[in-house]
Amino acid sequence: MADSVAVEDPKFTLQEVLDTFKSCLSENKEVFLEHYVAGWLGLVRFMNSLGSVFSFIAKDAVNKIQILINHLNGENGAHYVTVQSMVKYELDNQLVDLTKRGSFPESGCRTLLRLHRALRWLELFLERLRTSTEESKTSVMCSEAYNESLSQHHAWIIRKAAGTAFWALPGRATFFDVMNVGTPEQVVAMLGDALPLISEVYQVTEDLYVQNNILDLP
Ligand SMILES: CCCCCCCCCCCCC/C=C/[C@@H](O)[C@H](COP(=O)(O)O)NC(=O)CCCCCCCCCCCCCCC
Repeated sequence: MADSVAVEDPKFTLQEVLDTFKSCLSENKEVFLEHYVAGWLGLVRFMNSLGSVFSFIAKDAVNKIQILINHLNGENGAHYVTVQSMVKYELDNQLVDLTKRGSFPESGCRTLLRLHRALRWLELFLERLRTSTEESKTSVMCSEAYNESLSQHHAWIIRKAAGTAFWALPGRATFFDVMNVGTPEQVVAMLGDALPLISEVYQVTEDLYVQNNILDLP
C-alpha cells in the first residue's frame, strides 16, 4: 500500500468502495486492515466530492487512515495484517492507553475504534437511504443515523459542527448521482447487497473489541 493518502480520484463509483469492504473479511472472519483502510479511503473520496463543508470531517478521517497505514507500513507491519492480530500485538505489548490518554495517542486500537464507530453511522445511514422515498431528506437521514450512533462519542462542539454540515448535504437525487452506480433502483439494489457485508465487518470488529474490553479507549 502507498505511504500517503491520495484523496483525489475522478473515476469514483461507490460500488467499488463497497466491494472493498467485501474483501475485508478472511475465510475465518478476520478483518484485513489493508482493505478496511482502503474502504475508508474510498468513502472519504466520496465525501470530498460532496463539497468542502465536509472537509473537517474528511480531514479527521484521513488522519486516522494515515495512522493505520503508517502502522501497516512500519517495521512491525506484520502484526497489523488483520485487526485481530493488531489488537493482540498492541495489547500483549502494552502499546495502548487503556484508561486515559498517555504515551500511545496513535495506537492502532484507539485509532481504528474511531473509524469503527463511524462505520456504525454509515450502516444506519445507508439503511435509511436504501429504504427512503423520493421525498426523504438526506440531511434528516444523516442526522438521525448520527444521533443514534457516533454522536454519543462526540463533544458538544463537534456535534454542533456535524449537525451544521449535514444541512449542506445534497438532496437524495443528487446524492444518488454522485454515487455513480446507475438508476435509483440500481443504487437501492447495490445498497441491499453491500449492507450485510458492512454489517458483518462492523459486528466482527465489535465482538473483538467487546472480548478484549477495549470499546472505551481514550
Ligand atoms: C456524507 C456525509 C458525511 C457525514 C459524516 C458523518 C459523520 C460525522 C462525523 C463528525 C466528525 C467530526 C470530526 C472530528 C472528529 C473527532 O473529534 C472524532 C474523535 O477523534 P479523537 O478521539 O481522535 O479526537 N473522530 C471521529 O469520530 C472519527 C470520525 C470519522 C468520520 C468519517 C466519516 C466518513 C464519512 C464517509 C461518508 C461516506 C458516505 C457514503 C454514503 C453513500
